Amino acid sequence: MLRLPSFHHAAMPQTARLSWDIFCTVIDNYGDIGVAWRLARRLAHDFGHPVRLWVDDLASFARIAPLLDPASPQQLVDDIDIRRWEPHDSFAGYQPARVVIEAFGCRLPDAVEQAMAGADIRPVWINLEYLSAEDWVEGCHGMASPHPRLPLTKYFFFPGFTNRTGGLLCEDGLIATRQRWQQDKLAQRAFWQMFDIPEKQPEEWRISLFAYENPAARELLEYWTGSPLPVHCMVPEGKVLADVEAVLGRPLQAGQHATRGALTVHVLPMTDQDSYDLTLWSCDINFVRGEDSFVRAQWAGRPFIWHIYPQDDAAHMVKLDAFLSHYCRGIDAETASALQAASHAWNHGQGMVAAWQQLEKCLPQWHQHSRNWPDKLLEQGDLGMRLVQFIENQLE
Ligand SMILES: Cc1cn([C@H]2C[C@H](O)[C@@H](COP(=O)(O)OP(=O)(O)O[C@H]3O[C@@H](C)[C@H](O)[C@@H](O)[C@H]3O)O2)c(=O)[nH]c1=O
Repeated sequence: MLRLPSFHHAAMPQTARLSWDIFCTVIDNYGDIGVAWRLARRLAHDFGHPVRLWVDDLASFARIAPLLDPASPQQLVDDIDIRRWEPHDSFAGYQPARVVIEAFGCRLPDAVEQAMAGADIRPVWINLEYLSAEDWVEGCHGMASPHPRLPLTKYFFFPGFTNRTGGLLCEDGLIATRQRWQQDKLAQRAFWQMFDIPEKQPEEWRISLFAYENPAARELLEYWTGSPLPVHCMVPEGKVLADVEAVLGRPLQAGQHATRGALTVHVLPMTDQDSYDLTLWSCDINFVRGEDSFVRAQWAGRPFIWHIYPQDDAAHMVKLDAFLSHYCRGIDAETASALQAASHAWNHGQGMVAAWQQLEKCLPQWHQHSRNWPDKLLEQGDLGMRLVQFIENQLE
């Protein structure tokens, strides 16, 4: 595991007025804990608020937070009080924080709900929902749901892409730090050296690939073996690796690389979130997945393709199109249609080569749009800011 010093905590902590309990269950993958951990750090570092994070699977959590000891039931990491949440915890003596967040509808233990209802000052109770760009989100964001039995109200807080949603998480000063990093060739070289990877050459494509299993990845990697420019593909160890190995013709593990034709694949170890950001910032194009890496690719200001978390009945394709219709506003028609075709091919698992060839022709426009996009999203503040404002409105 690698860890670089965290260097984008730009704001001074403010007087701690709110305290937070965040409850998170790890369903599969790293997205739920990835978002919960990021929210905890945003509230603690940029707002100076005390945060307790209750997590049921510390082993998965430790993959993205290497300083964490999975065997310890209570520990302070990065100024966050992390508690192991056992299914049968009695929560005897539990005193709720001023705000209690259940991440992604994870059900709170009955004892916690009882303690919230019985507290002298009842906490504000938030269900932080999954990210979607669909229109209905605006109507549901902020909705209140009274508890069927206890004197408690739960509020639904929806991340999103418009001013009438909860926005997207972004630390204070992140965009400026990223811009400085992208100008700093020495820092980038040192970063790649940590993985024994040569610095990026001007006449090279450097592409990160974080995805679920995907036959379209095989098509694209195969195509890149015949690319006129060398392609260096950075693959964090994980689900897509089997597709990568099939193209390279050999098993690969973290720290190894393999070349076929113009394509060189480097398999990266899982790093902490800050180092993964640096990977995104240092590549020309990023393939990302799920929820959190998808958001971070947007802050990277570089072109990206999203592998959305697959759902039954292709519900995810509706979400993909909802996002694309937001994202493609302000792009010329040719780039928009190439981006839509490539996103569909990637998520359907086929037709990627033809789609990619179209998209390659639009690279300058795609780049330009990626640079401008974060400003639009952050005009009304990020999710952390909107959440704190929302809570303060409930307290008035
Ligand atoms: C590759 C890499 C990722 N990460 C982090 C970034 C993110 O916080 C996290 C990955 O989360 P995501 O990008 O969201 O992809 P994911 O596929 O892991 O998570 C998904 O999990 C499902 C259960 C959810 O329903 C999905 O919505 C989605 O969140 O891992 C690192 O910290 N280091 C790394 O090296």
